[in-house]
Amino acid sequence: MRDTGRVRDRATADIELRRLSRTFGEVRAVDEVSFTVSAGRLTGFVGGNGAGKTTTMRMVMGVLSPTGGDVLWDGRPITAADRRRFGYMPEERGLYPKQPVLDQLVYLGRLRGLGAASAKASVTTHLERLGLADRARDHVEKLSLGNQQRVQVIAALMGRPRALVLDEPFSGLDPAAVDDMAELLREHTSRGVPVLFSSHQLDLVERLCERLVVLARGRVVADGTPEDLRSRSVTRHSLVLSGDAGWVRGVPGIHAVDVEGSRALLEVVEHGAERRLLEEALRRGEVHEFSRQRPSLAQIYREVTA
Ligand SMILES: Nc1ncnc2c1ncn2[C@@H]1O[C@H](COP(=O)(O)OP(=O)(O)OP(=O)(O)O)[C@@H](O)[C@H]1O
Repeated sequence: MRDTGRVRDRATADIELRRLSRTFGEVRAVDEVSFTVSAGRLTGFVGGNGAGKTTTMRMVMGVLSPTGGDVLWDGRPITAADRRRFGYMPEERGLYPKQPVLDQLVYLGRLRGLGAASAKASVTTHLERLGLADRARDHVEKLSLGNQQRVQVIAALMGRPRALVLDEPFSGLDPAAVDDMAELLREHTSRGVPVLFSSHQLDLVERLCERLVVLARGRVVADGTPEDLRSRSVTRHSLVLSGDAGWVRGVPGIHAVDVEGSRALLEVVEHGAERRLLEEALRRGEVHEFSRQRPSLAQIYREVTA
């Protein structure tokens, strides 16, 4: 089949990480990390600087060997041949600055097993879809960083990969490019490809991902759908009164996260405390609002990585 950039053939298998570990001297960069990147799912890999995301992805791709644990593909130990069918966007971007975009991508496509005509067709379509058609003949170094990033992403997506492992693919992209990229990735997941991508942009991960793995200090501290993680999180309430809300700080079982004038953001840490709070509020004056807040992913992230 011609690779036109639109993805049609089905490919379904999971990538499984089992107690994957890597130490550098005394540093346990990745410490018994286990999770599954399921077929057809976009899995966001989140964690602060130095949490171990890049090291984990390198081990999945075989660029770095683990000090312990295994990576499975389709239920069996992954091989170099399996990995050759994966699309990988490494942290260290490897484009040649002095080569035209088109030539470089066609070359990379051919290394991935595409014929000359298919490689050119695939590159042309991808360039069009990511708004770079008119830059095909430019040297990579003439492109802005965001556009170089798009080229790098195309390099990972060509050749109908069986799986995608992308280290910070969205960094430096403008909102339109983020949407174009997200649509491309969804085409791959819709044909069953497992996609793992790391990101520091929590709003983006929340918007795009069905599944989220949070790493802190080399360990998985949360793994599930954004809704799963939300349901485990402390519920916050917003309270708006007619008078000053400072008194809420003294209510037993209530943690005042933020109080400003007549408004307060609260956590109920003891069951039933909200009743006490409301009774006291009504005794003191009017209650304009008392509502549950949907926790943001940023809040959940802070809780699980604390
Ligand atoms: N080649 C190496 N030699 C020594 N230490 C390393 C090496 N690679 C990574 N580390 C250490 O392993 C830990 C995890 O680093 P890693 O790059 O995997 O984190 P990360 O989550 O990708 O961070 P970032 O978001 O900043 O890219 C860090 O403490 C880092 O200094």
